Amino acid sequence: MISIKELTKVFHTKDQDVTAVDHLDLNIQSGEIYGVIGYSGAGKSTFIRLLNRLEDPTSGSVTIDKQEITSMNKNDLRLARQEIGMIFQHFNLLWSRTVKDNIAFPLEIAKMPKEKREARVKELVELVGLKGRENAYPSQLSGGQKQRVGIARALANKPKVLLCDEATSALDPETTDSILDLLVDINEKLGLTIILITHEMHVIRKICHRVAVMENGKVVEQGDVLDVFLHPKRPVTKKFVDQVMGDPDQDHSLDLIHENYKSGKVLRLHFVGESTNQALISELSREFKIDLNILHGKITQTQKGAYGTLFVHVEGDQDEIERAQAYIQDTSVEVEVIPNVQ
Ligand SMILES: Nc1ncnc2c1ncn2[C@@H]1O[C@H](COP(=O)(O)OP(=O)(O)OP(=O)(O)O)[C@@H](O)[C@H]1O
Repeated sequence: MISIKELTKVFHTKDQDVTAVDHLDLNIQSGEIYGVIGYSGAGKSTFIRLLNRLEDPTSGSVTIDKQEITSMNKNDLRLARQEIGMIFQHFNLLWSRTVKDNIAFPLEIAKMPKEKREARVKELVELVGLKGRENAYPSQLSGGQKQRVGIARALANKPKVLLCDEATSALDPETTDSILDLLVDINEKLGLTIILITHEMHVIRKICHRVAVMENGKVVEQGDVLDVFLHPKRPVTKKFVDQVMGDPDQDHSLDLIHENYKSGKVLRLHFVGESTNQALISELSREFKIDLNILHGKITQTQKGAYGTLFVHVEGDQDEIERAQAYIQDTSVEVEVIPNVQ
């Protein structure tokens, strides 16, 4: 649905030329939540602003729904932008307008008649969970509520694409989660394609289907979120995965496990995606004459299922333990015996 080819943006400053986006290629499918992650200066903001031409590219093309955005004249661009909503880190609300008048603003620009406008605003207020706050001013709202206004305003003209520029970076973790839940809700209800940029892997883990990692203006790695979590290739990607899966206590825990468990076996179970929904642990204890003890672990949820590692201690007959191990091997859970336990 969105095709980005050889997209490049060079800023010419007094002292030097800065290539913020460098021959970037990307294809984004209709209805997906696509995340672009990178550290500060990687070129994310420039990239997202090129998609709706808040920034003009130096070269390359952006095509959304068969329309080439990069070659449009001003008038066509104005119409095309009605199909591309955008939300911002600092909300960009009109402070002298109430919630409902902020949401109505793009409808006024699109010259929607007053009655229709009011009905549409009502719908949007309900969609983003702001009922009862219609007449408040932005200064009377919490950060999360302000972003809800931003989302309602961005959706006013029923866009096909929503661009999110660090939309949760100014919010506390709990509010971030509620806004991310709202974005998933909107994606599912409206089939809206969402592209978001962020420096937080938590955001990618929680709501994205696919992810691209940006460094020095280029996409250095991309794929399904679970695949990238499972097999991060670049050092920069590994660092991002560690942001959510890093387990600083693991080494200490393993030392204690080695000291404390001299009999039986300690297994490391690696869960990826759907498989985690199987009740593996209870199946094992039901099917085999073994005792299972959960020692340490970290499991997290992604849009494509759960992901994580669990250390378990297994006590029982050697044969029975081996049969249980073979049983696990037949599922998609990866199993590894932790050495040094007799
Ligand atoms: N208007 C501009 N003029 C000159 N250089 C710019 C301009 N905008 C961005 N840059 C430079 O382009 C590079 C990429 O910046 P960009 O803001 O796109 O990165 P980012 O990944 O979004 O980082 P951040 O999260 O800090 O905004 C940086 O080196 C930045 O200094």
